[in-house]
Amino acid sequence: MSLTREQAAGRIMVALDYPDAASAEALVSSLEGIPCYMKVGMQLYYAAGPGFVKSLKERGYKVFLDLKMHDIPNTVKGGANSITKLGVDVFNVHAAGGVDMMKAAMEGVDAALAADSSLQRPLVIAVTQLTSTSMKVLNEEIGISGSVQDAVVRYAQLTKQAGLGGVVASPQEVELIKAACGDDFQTITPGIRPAGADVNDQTRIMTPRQAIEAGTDYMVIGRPITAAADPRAALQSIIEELI
Ligand SMILES: O=c1ccn([C@@H]2O[C@H](COP(=O)(O)O)[C@@H](O)[C@H]2O)c(=O)[nH]1
Repeated sequence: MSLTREQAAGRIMVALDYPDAASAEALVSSLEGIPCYMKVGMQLYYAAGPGFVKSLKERGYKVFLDLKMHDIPNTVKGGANSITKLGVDVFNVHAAGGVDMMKAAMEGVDAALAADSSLQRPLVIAVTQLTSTSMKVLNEEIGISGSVQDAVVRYAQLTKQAGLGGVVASPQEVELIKAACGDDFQTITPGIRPAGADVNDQTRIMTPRQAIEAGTDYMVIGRPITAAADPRAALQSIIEELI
């Protein structure tokens, strides 16, 4: 796999896990000119709201809104409808909500697009098993038997059946997901840790290079960049690892 610097940057989604818009803004400014995705998750969205998402879009960023919706189908349909109106590029639901819930998300998207033809169609993806979940937790706490890989592939197949475009999983599962759901089915993978980096609360990890070689489409990276003394240098070093 050989990527240009720009292609490598475009495969990275920087997780803006910050408590307020000012802190996130400082990180975004420090990365100016690098064409990576920006990922807005619960912490920042609940604090800064849709205005921050719109400001990223106005500045030309591709945005992954990572709110992991998991509710009854009617509520998820409404949520997906509102998110589509924000103009984000990617958003997600939990595959554990089931096929009807995931189909409802797609209905919410379709209704927004039917009402406003200027909107873009977002990529809708589903979370399989969180990358912090180990086999021990899956089996002994959550009570799902079998391997994490089996659970992830099953969720991925349900996600495809519901008509979504891909899943969130660990890079360790990308090859199995692609084998089960096809090469075009997108894999968005957190659990990325450069060699020697703090693992934090992640359990199913790979280095950026290993993830790209495993075939991941996009890698989500937070603390290895945001907690670095020089976030721009940390991101550039990851990009160098990928080219
Ligand atoms: O299974 C999942 C789903 C989402 N995430 C999110 O990705 C980033 C990872 O941040 P790091 O600091 O690189 O660990 C974070 O926003 C999570 O909410 C995930 O880690 N695993």
